Amino acid sequence: MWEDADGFSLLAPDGTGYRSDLVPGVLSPGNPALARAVGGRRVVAFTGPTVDRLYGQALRDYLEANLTPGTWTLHTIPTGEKNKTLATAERVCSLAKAAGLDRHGVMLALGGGIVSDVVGFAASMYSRGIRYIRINTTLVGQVDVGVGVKTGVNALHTKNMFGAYHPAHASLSDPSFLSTLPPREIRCGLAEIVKMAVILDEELFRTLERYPDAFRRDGTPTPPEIETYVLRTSMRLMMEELCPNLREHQLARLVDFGHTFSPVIETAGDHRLEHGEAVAVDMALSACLALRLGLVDERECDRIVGLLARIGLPVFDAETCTPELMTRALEESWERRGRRLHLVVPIAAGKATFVDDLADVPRDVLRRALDELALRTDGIAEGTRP
Ligand SMILES: NC(=O)c1ccc[n+]([C@@H]2O[C@H](COP(=O)([O-])OP(=O)(O)OC[C@H]3O[C@@H](n4cnc5c(N)ncnc54)[C@H](O)[C@@H]3O)[C@@H](O)[C@H]2O)c1
Ligand SMILES: O=C(CO)[C@@H](O)[C@H](O)[C@H](O)[C@H](O)COP(=O)(O)O
Ligand SMILES: [Zn+2]
Repeated sequence: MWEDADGFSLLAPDGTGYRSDLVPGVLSPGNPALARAVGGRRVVAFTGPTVDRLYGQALRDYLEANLTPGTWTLHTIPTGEKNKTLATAERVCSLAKAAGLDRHGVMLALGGGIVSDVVGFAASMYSRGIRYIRINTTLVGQVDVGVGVKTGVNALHTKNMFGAYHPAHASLSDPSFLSTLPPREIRCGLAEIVKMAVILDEELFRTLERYPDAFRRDGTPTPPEIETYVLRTSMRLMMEELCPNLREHQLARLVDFGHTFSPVIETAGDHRLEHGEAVAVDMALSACLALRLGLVDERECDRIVGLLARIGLPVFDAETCTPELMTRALEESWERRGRRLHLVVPIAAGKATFVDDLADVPRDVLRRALDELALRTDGIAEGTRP
């Protein structure tokens, strides 16, 4: 894995290689990055309604200025977690077929993780797999989805039940997209960044403690060089961590911090909480469990839960954080991870470990951790939540 001025390149031990680039002004008609990635191929592009309203015309103008007329089309697909389905992926394939997309053609996803996951998955199965390009417009998309190789849709009441490891032909992130992103979506991206900081990088964690309003245009302004540092550091950390285990043959993954309880928090809560918010609740619960299990001390646990709360992320969700549902989440993760738990818990800000077996999280410990978290949340609600 290596970094240059434009972004990051990865070459995995299995020979898979790809780049994730930071491209300011990616939709300016004179910017060559997207046209270069398209390379004269036929393009079928997809976006969601909100991003279409904000950036659809800019993409149309770009494609018109840079591609041969008649070789591209742009379509709007439904977004939101409830539309991250096989039916939407099939709709993407059907629109591509109607537009005459062949094996050499490329699908283009302009949007956040939802559009990227659905279109990437559609591309992985269309004609047994064609190229796709992601243009990542959310913070989650830029620091997480856009640096990895996972695509997928929800099914069988399970997040990402169907999917494929299918690296994008190009992944382009323009930080200026973040200027229109609502604060709630910025916070979701910060949750995934906190995840990387807690498991791997105390300096990044301290930076977030100092600048919890990073990337937000409605809070205390953060110096642009700090935002660049935060964006690039979390992209780099994620890619470094994924590189040796790109197709997840090893199921104990530090980057799964925040992703053991969160799938049930998302689905059982009927997606009232967004992905990043559910990840935040999961990280807080995992930290409290680590405290109960004697793996982290009170001060470090407080730092982690406190940072999430200062960012404005939820750290508890009364409706779904019940002993029954959280036990179910542990069991489902255990089953998904080859009948090992591999729960990621912090040891300190910047360092994490695994709790590998279901039996290592006794029911009464889980119950006490949930009770403690509920109490902490009361304190936060009274005092420090922004
Ligand atoms: N494949 C992976 O490796 C991976 C990694 C992390 C998350 N995910 C998945 O990604 C999804 C979450 O992605 P997300 O957080 O990007 O959510 P999202 O795609 O739903 O986007 C969030 C919201 O922001 C809007 N939006 C997007 N860009 C905008 C912009 N620039 N300005 C204004 N509004 C904008 C969207 O219309 C949407 O309403 C989840 O399904 C999660 O499971 C996948
Ligand atoms: O949300 C993320 C990463 O932030 C997704 O890539 C992904 O679903 C996570 O890695 C999950 O923890 C593992 O999920 P899965 O592959 O079992 O669905
Ligand atoms: Zn995630």
